Amino acid sequence: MTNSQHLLLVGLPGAGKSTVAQLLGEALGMPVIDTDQVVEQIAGRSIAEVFSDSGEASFREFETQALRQSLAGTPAVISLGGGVLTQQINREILLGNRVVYLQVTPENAARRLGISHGRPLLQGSRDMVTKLQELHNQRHADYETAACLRVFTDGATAVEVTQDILDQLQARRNLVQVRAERVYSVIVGSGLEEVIAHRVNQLGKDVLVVHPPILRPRAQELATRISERSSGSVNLWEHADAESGKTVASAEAGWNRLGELNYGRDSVIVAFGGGATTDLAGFLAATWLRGVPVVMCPSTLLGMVDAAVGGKTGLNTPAGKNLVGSFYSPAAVFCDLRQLVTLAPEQIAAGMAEVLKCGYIRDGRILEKLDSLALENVGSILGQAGKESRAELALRELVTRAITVKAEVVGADFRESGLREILNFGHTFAHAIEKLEDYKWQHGFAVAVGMVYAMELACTLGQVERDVVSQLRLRLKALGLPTSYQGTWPDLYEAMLHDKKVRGGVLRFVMPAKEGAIHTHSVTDLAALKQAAVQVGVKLA
Ligand SMILES: NC(=O)c1ccc[n+]([C@@H]2O[C@H](COP(=O)([O-])OP(=O)(O)OC[C@H]3O[C@@H](n4cnc5c(N)ncnc54)[C@H](O)[C@@H]3O)[C@@H](O)[C@H]2O)c1
Ligand SMILES: O=C(O)C(=O)C[C@@H](O)[C@H](O)[C@H](O)COP(=O)(O)O
Repeated sequence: MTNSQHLLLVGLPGAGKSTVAQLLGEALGMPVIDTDQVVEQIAGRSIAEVFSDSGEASFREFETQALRQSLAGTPAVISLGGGVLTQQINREILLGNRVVYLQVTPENAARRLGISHGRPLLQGSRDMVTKLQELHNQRHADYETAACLRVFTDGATAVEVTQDILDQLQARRNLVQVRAERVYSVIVGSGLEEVIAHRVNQLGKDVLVVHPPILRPRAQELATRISERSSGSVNLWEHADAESGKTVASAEAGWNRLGELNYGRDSVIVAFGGGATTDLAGFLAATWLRGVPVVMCPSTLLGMVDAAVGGKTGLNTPAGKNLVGSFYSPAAVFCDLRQLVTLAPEQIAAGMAEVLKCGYIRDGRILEKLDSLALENVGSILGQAGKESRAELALRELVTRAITVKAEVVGADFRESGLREILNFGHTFAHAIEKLEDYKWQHGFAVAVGMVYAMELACTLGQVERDVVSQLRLRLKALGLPTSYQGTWPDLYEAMLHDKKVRGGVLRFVMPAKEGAIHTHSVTDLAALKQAAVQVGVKLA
């Protein structure tokens, strides 16, 4: 249990304490306190004014008061002022607490602080590096003595430092940050209800938990945990299951429920379900009052590694898949691996299709890991009490890697003006299958066949060797995924013409180019399109 005690961060100015504290608070579901801010609340004026009016001694008295006050509250992540350990009384107060030392070289601290630092002890110093070196010489030993964990922050991002601390705490939790139109965190772990409740109540007063029928009992549990911390009302709203929930009629029912509850812009929508739920709930959040926060709590593997992460929301229409929707960033995403225990093997396989996709488009390590990780029954991997099993760690790392691929691509091209199309590998053909099968196919199964089609097309066009296609087929079969579809070409071709990547009536496919990089290609060679279709079992007439 990593959030039952305070977690205190010490280090030089510029070590990144404030930023890392915020990320740790999100990952652990803990409030965040900055003692400098508490000093200003107690003193009733800024730290600079305390120094100029009453001098450093007075500031240090206020700082000890702020430390005591912070430690007297509920367990929190507490970012301490750089000089807190210069006082013996503070060193004594901190004894027995979890103190983390964020170590930084003066050169990097100075670079991070830049010109606008606003820290009195650094004001007016001709050479900030020299001043920081002096502070380091004065304080390093005290930091070392007080700390139970130490992290070197030079050259590391705040997310990497945070992950290092989570790993050292054995929190069994991963943090991925998506830096798109908005910046938000994706937390991967097991048993995240409290962390979710904490974050939801930071975001708003009234809460609507959107879920599919099968998750009703768990949705009620989650709503109860949220309401225990909430000042407003917490309600459930159940949508029709799976793809039958991704309709305009379903969205209208959601809007009507929000209207009945008179939910305002201080409300939050929680999406608790698979990708169909996160797509629908994301769309409700994007459109209700022109936008309220949405917290994604995906309950399927596919939802975790893909649907909940990138801000695409969507509904199906009679014309095709996801033809109505918006790009709308969630406020936070929580992937609780324990939710996967009740997934059927074919649902795990469906999620693995999108994981495999990430391996092909960007992170080959995923392919290596998938080849070695037997996932015959996630249930046997997850939910074991006590120490995390090697298999559970492997699954958490695999999920995190796939999410990282999506986070990097989404961060680079949130509105899919170019790069982001690579996340659509396999989807042109997949969405056609889903439509022709009246949305009864598992999305991940359709994507599996769609990836084979795209790879066969690349092979027919001379862009990849045959063995690349064969290896993809073998990987998909090993995951229990289909590699063929017995449809008819005219229907498939017509359905693919509705794909959102079509430009000027020309089909475009994400597939490897001769040089190996995967990107979107316009394909007008009808013979090649048909040949590839035959290769995946399609009848031409
Ligand atoms: N927005 C995006 O970027 C994005 C990305 C990928 C997929 N998607 C969309 O996501 C959908 C596919 O998502 P999915 O595969 O999660 O399907 P889904 O949401 O339909 O869930 C599949 C089935 O599993 C059930 N279920 C959910 N959680 C469960 C659990 N923990 N245990 C047992 N059963 C559970 C659901 O009720 C449903 O019957 C498609 O509509 C696809 O278009 C969106
Ligand atoms: O996030 C993206 O971008 C993707 O393409 C992810 C896909 O895996 C996902 O199925 C998405 O919903 C498809 O997007 P669409 O724009 O083709 O509907």
